[in-house]
Amino acid sequence: MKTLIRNIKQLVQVREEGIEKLSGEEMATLPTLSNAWLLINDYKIEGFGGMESIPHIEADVEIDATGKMVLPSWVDSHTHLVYAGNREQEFIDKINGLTYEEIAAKGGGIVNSAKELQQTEEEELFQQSLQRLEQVIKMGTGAIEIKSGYGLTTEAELKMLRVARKLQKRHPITIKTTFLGAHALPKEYKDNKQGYIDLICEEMLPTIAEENLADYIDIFCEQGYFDLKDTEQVLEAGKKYGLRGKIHVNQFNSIGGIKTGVDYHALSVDHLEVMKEEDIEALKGSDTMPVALPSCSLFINIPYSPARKMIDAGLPLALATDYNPGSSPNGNMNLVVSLACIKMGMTPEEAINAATINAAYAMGIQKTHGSITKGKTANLLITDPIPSYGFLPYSFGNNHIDQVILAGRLVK
Ligand SMILES: N=CN[C@@H](CCC(=O)O)C(=O)O
Ligand SMILES: [Zn+2]
Repeated sequence: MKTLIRNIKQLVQVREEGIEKLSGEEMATLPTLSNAWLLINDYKIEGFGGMESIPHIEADVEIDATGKMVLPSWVDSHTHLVYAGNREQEFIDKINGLTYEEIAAKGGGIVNSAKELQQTEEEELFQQSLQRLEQVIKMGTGAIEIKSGYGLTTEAELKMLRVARKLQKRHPITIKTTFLGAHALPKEYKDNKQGYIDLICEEMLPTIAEENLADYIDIFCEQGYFDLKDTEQVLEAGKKYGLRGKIHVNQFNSIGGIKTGVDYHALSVDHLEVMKEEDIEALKGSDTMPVALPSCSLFINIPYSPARKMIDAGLPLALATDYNPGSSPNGNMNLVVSLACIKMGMTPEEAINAATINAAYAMGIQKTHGSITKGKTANLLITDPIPSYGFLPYSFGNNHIDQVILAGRLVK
């Protein structure tokens, strides 16, 4: 099937083949084509160009994008979209003055979500997660990473990952899954952290690998959760099964996890609200993508990642939602792009690059997603009529996504 989009006011993020990520000053440029057409053949971008030289094309579907922008879909490289229930009560506790760490210390937080998820039937978990997935698709997300980590038992971790894989069968959005058994220490292992790490490495991982349930492996490397030694063990174990790391690190403290991630060629290091000079140094010249999660900073009132400092030091940067019930109950990439501009001093060009091509790198799909490039998967968003792409982050909190194309099909 061929789909032709005509009269595009601006085709945004137009790239030659072979661009896999953008670092430092490169992030300031966002190539566009004005008054353009774009042709989709089956699930791929077949071609594009200026309307003045549009060839004769017989298309099955034609879309008129007069006044509208066409962008590659948002890529959300860090989410916990599969979860059960919510943590509204903790939201109130927070308003009443408790910090995220205090809530966790009194039995709330991750283990609270784990308790609920363990008691939720797989079909019910699927339905709750499907609803969230459909909501983010409508907001322009075309690829999403989904973590486990609210199971904390072998059975419940497998349940989460099975649900994430099942979601892929339901919608043409691209999904990658990450095993995050080391998200928090279950109560039963309170005095036996090594016992839980052993369970992760010797029981959970082999089964997950055998059933091909995960693409990546994650750990929450943070004071009060898992330390550097635990991180090394988990990344080492993941390596045996061909799973690269995507780790939670530097959310509250800088304890050296970024260097460990880089040493293990982690695909990404995520959160990065607290960054020391040596963390920035460790990332220079590495193949690890730093990922910032501004909605988490907004929701739990913690510092935003020092994006300016990182980009000015020549680093690449990606953006993601961290969609989860505790620290970011929101999967809106449009809001993330706005927050990056408003709170992190990123320009619209930098923020859009961070939410598309660099985010695709952080998911390991940069060869097929994240830019308007011939041969890439036709995952696209079409905006309302808006004056410029900069209007997207400027008009924060408003929805300007009019239509959505996934794998070449109009789904919204
Ligand atoms: N920080 C660790 N994990 C999640 C939050 C988990 C939760 O509070 O439920 C995050 O990325 O923010
Ligand atoms: Zn997270």
